[in-house]
Order: sequence, then C-alpha cells, then structure tokens
Amino acid sequence: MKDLIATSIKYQQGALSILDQHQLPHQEQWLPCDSTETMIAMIKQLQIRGAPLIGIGASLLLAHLAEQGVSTTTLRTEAERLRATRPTAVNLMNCLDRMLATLDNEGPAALPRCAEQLFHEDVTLCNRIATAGAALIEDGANILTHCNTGSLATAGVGTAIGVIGAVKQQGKALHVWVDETRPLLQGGRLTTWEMDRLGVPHTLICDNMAALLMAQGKVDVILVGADRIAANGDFANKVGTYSLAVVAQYHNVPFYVVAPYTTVDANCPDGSAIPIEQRNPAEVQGVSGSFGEINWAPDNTPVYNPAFDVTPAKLVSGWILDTGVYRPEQIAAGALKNL
Ligand SMILES: CSC[C@H]1O[C@H](OP(=O)(O)O)[C@H](O)[C@@H]1O
Repeated sequence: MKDLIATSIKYQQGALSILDQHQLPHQEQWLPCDSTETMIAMIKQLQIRGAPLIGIGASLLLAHLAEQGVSTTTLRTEAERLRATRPTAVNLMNCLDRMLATLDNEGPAALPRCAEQLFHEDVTLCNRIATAGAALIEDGANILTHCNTGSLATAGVGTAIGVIGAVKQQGKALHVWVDETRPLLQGGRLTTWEMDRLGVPHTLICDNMAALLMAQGKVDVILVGADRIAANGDFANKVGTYSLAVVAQYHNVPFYVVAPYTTVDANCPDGSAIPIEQRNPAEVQGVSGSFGEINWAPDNTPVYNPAFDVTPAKLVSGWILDTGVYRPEQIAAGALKNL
C-alpha cells in the first residue's frame, strides 16, 4: 500500500500508526497499530474515533493484514471482530462491507487498493461537504458545534468542522462556540485543538450553556456531524445533539447536520432503528485523559451513558452532504434513498 498520511492516521513504509486522541490536546503521541486486537482496543477506547475515521482505520488494518499474508478466512473473521467494536457509526459497516466485497471478488491482494480508495474518497467527500456547507454561512456568523467532526474524525478536513475551515478560508469573519461535549470532552479537548490549528476564533462552553447563548441571540447557526443518518433524515450523533436541536427550534436557530453519503444508511427506515452504543459508567462517574483520571461520584453510582442520541428530521433545517444541501421537503420526498 502507498503511504497515506492524515492528521490522526498514517500508513508509512508498511506500518500503520494512530495519533492517540486520548492524549490530545496536551500530548501528540503516535502509536503503532499492527494487529486486530490493537485496533479494536483503540476504537473502543476512542484513541481513534469519528464515524468516517474508524471505518478508514479498520480498512487500513485489514489491508495491512492482507499484505502480511493473512488468509482469506482469517481476514473475514477479523473484519467481523472490527465490525463489533462500535455499533452506531454506519461508516464502519460500509467500509468493512466494501473491503469484504473486494476480498470476495478479487482476493486479499486487492485489499490495499480498496483501503487506499476509501481513504482518498473520504478526503474528497470532506472537501465537497466543506464547499457545499460554506456557501450557507454568512460573513460574521456565530456558529455553535458539538463534539468533534474535523480532521480528527475523518481522513480529510472533516464534516461540520470542514465547513468551518472553508468559511475561514473564504475570508469570511466567524466565531465558533465549542460545546465541551461531556462525558468524553471531544469538544473541549479535540475541537479546541483543531480550532487553534485552523486559526478560527472560538469560545469553549459547557454543554448546559448552549441554550442560554441561543436565548441571548448569540448563535446564528448550529453545525453538527452524524454517525448514522436514516432514510427519513433522522440521525444519530453524539449525545447532547438532540437537546441542541430542540432548543434551536424553540429559538429559530438554523440547525444543520453535516456528513458524507457514507454516513447515510438507506436500509435504516428511521431513527428508531439506529443502534445506540452504551458505554462504560466510569466515563460519567468522573473523567480521564492525558491529565490522569478523576472520579467524583461515589463508587458504584448507577450511571446511564448512551454515546449517542437521535435527532428527528423535523428538527433539522438542512442536511449538508457531499452531494449538496438538502431541505426537509427533499428528504421527505426520499432524496436520501437515491444518493
Ligand atoms: C465526523 S465524526 C461524526 C461523529 O463521530 C463522533 O462520535 P465519537 O467521538 O464517539 O466517535 C461524534 O458523534 C461526531 O459527530
């Protein structure tokens, strides 16, 4: 496989490495990833994360195994082990399905090419999304975003953050309110890191401050990513997205979901069919990261920790995809079934 280099994943001289997102923003530590066990642990622990990126990572790992001479039977087994790591992000399933179809039709030797194609496709999709979305954003906009959807979540410039970067590149003035995004603080740790790299003016807030900002008229538009978009336009995204959408509708703030076509699941009729990943209680009982681990809740405190929630299409102003911006009436007419 040719060398592939992105912000948080790289394949160089036959070796796959992952930028450990647990350690960001204070430490930029690259870790080798040469086995299924290692990739599974990294995906489960969100050392590599983001719907598009986990699909790319799993695909590059399978391609690496194929280059090591691993048998077809074993490659199929490893693909299914990787599929089970995180149930919500459909990009992982789509990438693995494409890799397995290539394995069936052309054999292990074709897997490196397929993984390269998936990587470069994601880069291209991100650029198209950024262009489509930036056209919607007015000069001087105050944008609010949730979780992390940039070059740490994709092989390219990102989805919602890709739009933000394009707005900046077009010379428009902008400011971004960054939801810290409890429990794992993807916004507070990762989006702030990306805003710094992009030179985008931003302000970090706790998630519970977003409604007040909308009530004060300080949010002009909300841009969020997605982990799975159902055929009717409902979508799953980081928990906290649904409450943002409800408050946005109450305050008439435009609310856009931003994603590549590979995040659309045409076989999923609506949001009720999207599996929601439940995660470790320790993530809510405290917090951990490059600074160590702090537990503030009493030991064994009961916890509810869904990693995602579902936002109904009726709360969405528009769907910003690589194929353009879709309005509710287009989605209701079945646009997502014919991308
Ligand atoms: C373009 S990434 C989409 C999506 O993935 C993130 O989830 P996680 O950090 O758990 O991998 C978040 O929901 C983003 O919006």
